[in-house]
Amino acid sequence: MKIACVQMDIAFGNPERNFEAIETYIEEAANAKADVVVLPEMWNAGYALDKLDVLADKDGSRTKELFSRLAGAYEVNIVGGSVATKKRDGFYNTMYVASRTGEIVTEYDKAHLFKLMAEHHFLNAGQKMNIFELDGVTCGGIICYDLRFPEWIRAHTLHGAHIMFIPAEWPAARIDHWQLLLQARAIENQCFVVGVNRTGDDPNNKFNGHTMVVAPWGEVLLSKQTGEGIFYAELDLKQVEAVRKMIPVFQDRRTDLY
Ligand SMILES: NC(=O)CCC(=O)C(=O)O
Repeated sequence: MKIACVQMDIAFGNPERNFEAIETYIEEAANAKADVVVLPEMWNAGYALDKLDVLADKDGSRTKELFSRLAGAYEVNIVGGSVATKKRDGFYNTMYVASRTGEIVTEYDKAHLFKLMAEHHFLNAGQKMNIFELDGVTCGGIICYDLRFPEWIRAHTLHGAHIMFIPAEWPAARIDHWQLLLQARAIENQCFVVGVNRTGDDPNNKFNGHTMVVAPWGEVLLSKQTGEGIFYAELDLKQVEAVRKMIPVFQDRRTDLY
């Protein structure tokens, strides 16, 4: 499975520019024969949280329309990072995923809100997990700060996820945590982890990418890129079962103790 990771610089508070850029990125990744294109967190507006009333995508309709159209036209799966959405009861940080047929196969609201970036003042937290299928592979998707909660990723892998997608706006100041946590989650859950981070600056933070793809044995397939661009990785999905057979962590869990 060929994964295209879109490490973009997000135009702060400017959905028009970001929608245009995303369309170009998806077209480029599809032309490179990617099976899955993965986008970063909150790519429609960045963390312009005090302007959500104007900037958030109402019920995600613009985002869903774009993904359905492009996924269907290019026959490519899109793990749509996340966008700021406005729903009936407030604002959310929402991931949409479109399959190659153009169908929206899942919608997930970020479950753990990040207080250091004031999300709890502006957003509602999601209430459910996020499992979906792409090309017959069971996948999970969580968003940025969710990565710090090992139980959340474990819950997804217990539900069968062989690939965890984790879009982010993770600042450069804590990029060492990002790298270590992604690698640890892949090793402890014996799955592929695809973490796609943004690059560039916003008024409060500097971002330096380090989009990362980690294999179930902990091998880093992609990392260290700091600039804007699409970075590719090939996943050999047979590795998940091979590693789980070699060290049967899922069978050896002591569910009678914890
Ligand atoms: N956007 C986020 O959730 C950022 C999370 C983060 O920076 C962290 O250190 O955790």
